[in-house]
Amino acid sequence: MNFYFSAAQVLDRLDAKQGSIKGLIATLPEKDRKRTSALVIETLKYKATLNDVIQEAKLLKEERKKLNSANLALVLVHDLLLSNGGIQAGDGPIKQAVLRHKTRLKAELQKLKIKRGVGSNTELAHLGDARASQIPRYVRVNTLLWSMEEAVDYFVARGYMQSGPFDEESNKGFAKDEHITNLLLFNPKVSFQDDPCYQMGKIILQDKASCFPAAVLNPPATLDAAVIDATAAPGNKTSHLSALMQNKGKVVSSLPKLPICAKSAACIQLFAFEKDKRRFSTLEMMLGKAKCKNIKAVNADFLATDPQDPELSKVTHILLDPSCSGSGIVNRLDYLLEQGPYPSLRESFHSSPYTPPEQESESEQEARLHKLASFQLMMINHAMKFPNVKRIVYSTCSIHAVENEHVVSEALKSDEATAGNFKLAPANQVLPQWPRRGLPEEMGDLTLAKCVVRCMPGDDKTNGFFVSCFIRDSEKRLDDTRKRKHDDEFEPEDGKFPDGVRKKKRKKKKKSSQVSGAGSELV
Ligand SMILES: C[S@@+](CC[C@H](N)C(=O)[O-])C[C@H]1O[C@@H](n2cnc3c(N)ncnc32)[C@H](O)[C@@H]1O
Repeated sequence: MNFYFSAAQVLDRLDAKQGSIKGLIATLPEKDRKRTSALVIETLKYKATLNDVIQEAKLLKEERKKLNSANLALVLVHDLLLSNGGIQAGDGPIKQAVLRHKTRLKAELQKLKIKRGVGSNTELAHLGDARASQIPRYVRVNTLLWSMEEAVDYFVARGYMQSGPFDEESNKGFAKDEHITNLLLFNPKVSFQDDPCYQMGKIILQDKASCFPAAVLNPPATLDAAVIDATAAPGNKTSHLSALMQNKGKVVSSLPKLPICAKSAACIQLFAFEKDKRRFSTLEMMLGKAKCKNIKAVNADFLATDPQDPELSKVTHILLDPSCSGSGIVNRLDYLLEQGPYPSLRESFHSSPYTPPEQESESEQEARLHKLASFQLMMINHAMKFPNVKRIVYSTCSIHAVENEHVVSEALKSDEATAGNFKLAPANQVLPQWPRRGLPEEMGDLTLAKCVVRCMPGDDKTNGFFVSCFIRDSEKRLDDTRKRKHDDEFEPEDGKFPDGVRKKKRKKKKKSSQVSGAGSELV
């Protein structure tokens, strides 16, 4: 019976949003994990059906004294009706309580099948989002460990053929992706969990859309580039950035304000920030597995970083993939069972506290999305304060305009964008070959909407995603510098300044005298 109690407890904790299936199963003794996770997943697949059957049979109502947990009833009735061996437990009072209703439960299941017009139990299963079956199994080749050519040879030697992921004949077809280099597509049914190259970190299971941000940021593999991944865990985009930078690092002398980094005069070119302690451990594990050597992972809040910090102020590229609603993620339920060194796709976005409750009213959803949007805007504005940053990529796995086009429009209007002369990178710098762009009606401007990228779950053979890229407007910057220089040099012949200039000159003088006056105190 203990096994059923464990499975019911996992379901209770899932309902309470206390973690992912994988995470919760990992807390059980190792010997129970496989069996419990199989029962949990199977029960989830049939949850809607089992709930209907239990309710119609009035099981919980009539056995409330013996059976007071809905999830315990679910797992027991699952095994009673849908598993070949029936309930695998000794004849205790709880099992007896369920068995008393066996005939009624079976009859209700039969009625439900007739009602739904299905002949077998398996047809009652809910297999997750149907759009997920349109999404190939994407495999990013980790070029820090081998080349694309070597990877292709490896898969060919294992019986795969370059005939496309949806090869009708077999599940053995694969192809190179047309938009992202070093990305391969396989049939969605193929699993690489047990493949040695997956175990060794030579391949990374990463959705195509999630490869877009690093590809758009595209930091050069030169020592004058320094990058921040502001919201890094579990680290798929971080290891992608590291691969694009060819693991290049530069020696930094000290990082005074970052306690972890200060200890070592390390080779750092990529700073990976992650606020959450548990996710930070996953990040470290992921980066170790992928053999990324040019990264310093820091368990800290990106918003608490000082853009003027001597080391961080040199940063030229920032990737921002902050917590979002995750509304673009579509999954087949059986993905939930996958175990392995890497976290699942769903874990790529920070679930708590942003996962919607099962029943959420429209106004509750609106409030939740707006809260997320203000946080996302704050992150962009903070990134814009880094004095040498040239390129900031902002992405979400959300399909909501509130978190995408609206956040970008607000960011463009912000004081930080004005002060730093930020604008959106033109469409030809942001995956120009990708046809689906931002929503003009949400962006309020067709040209701006073309500068950002959207992915529709299923339709685009990816999960739902959004990518934008801010760059400095160098023309405007140059104009401003010229104007400042001109103002400074301008000496009117008659000694009179035109209005705007005179004010500026006087203000400037006053400011400098204030500074020099305060100088001794400051030193
Ligand atoms: C969408 S996930 C990032 C996924 C990651 N880019 C990847 O592809 O593997 C967002 C992450 O940002 C972290 N986060 C949220 N706010 C943060 C902050 N202010 N500073 C640093 N990390 C933060 C969350 O804990 C979460 O792990």
